[in-house]
Amino acid sequence: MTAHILIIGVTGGIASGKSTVARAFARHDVPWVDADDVAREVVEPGEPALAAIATRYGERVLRADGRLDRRALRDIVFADPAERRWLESVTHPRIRERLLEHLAAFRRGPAPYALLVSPLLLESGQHELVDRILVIDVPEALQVRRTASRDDVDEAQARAIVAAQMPRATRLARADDVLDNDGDEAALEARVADLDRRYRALAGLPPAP
Ligand SMILES: CC(C)(COP(=O)(O)OP(=O)(O)OC[C@H]1O[C@@H](n2cnc3c(N)ncnc32)[C@H](O)[C@@H]1O)[C@@H](O)C(=O)NCCC(=O)NCCS
Ligand SMILES: Nc1ncnc2c1ncn2[C@@H]1O[C@H](COP(=O)(O)OP(=O)(O)OP(=O)(O)O)[C@@H](O)[C@H]1O
Repeated sequence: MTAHILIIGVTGGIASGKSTVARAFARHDVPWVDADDVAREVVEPGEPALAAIATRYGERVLRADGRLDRRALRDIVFADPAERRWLESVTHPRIRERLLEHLAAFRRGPAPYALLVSPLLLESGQHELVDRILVIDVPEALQVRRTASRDDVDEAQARAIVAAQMPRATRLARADDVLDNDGDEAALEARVADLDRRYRALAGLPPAP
């Protein structure tokens, strides 16, 4: 019999703070898998998805060492929704397969709950794999500012990426829980501690000391 474990899907737009939130949960010993990390694995050299991408776009998306030139591919797919959908059709089935493997490993482990962190949890059907949805919410202007200051992305491309994702209000309407991340990191930590207590209670365990 597979043990029951609560799986929390953590989502939010680009630079909303998902990875920062996941690291805060990890300090409460909560295991997590990040779909962005898995998305990188499925385009490693030797993977069929990388071969398909190279066949479609040619040398311009490969670096001299044969690895994917992520920036070149980013410029293509966020300028053209049809190309983005093609890329998703190649990568998402493989990402989902590997996420399922991670969730199975969490079920074999001791934790009362675990996180599946994904920017496209709701857009890509990954929400079917989780029990609850936690949305990390920030105003759009802050999202664009954090994206442009963190990544090698200008403000126009940051806006294009936000536009390729679910509108904020639609995402919020699907949430079971919302973490407002418009404060500082100490505020984020306090909200994560509250949610950790709630999720442990929901998983049927006493709160951690
Ligand atoms: C286009 C790629 C090569 C750009 O790589 P890059 O290193 O610049 O960005 P990175 O992968 O770190 O993604 C940064 C953020 O962009 C946003 N994003 C990525 N892919 C998508 C997409 N298909 N639709 C909307 N937003 C996306 C997410 O918020 C993500 O957190 C890469 O994002 C990719 O392969 N995307 C397709 C796979 C995918 O959908 N990944 C999302 C997780 S399921
Ligand atoms: N509460 C906060 N106060 C200040 N900066 C923050 C806060 N939360 C996140 N940040 C910063 O905002 C940026 C985006 O955060 P993070 O990388 O956690 O977002 P993300 O949702 O995982 O992004 P993506 O999915 O796009 O990779 C980072 O530079 C992070 O340090």
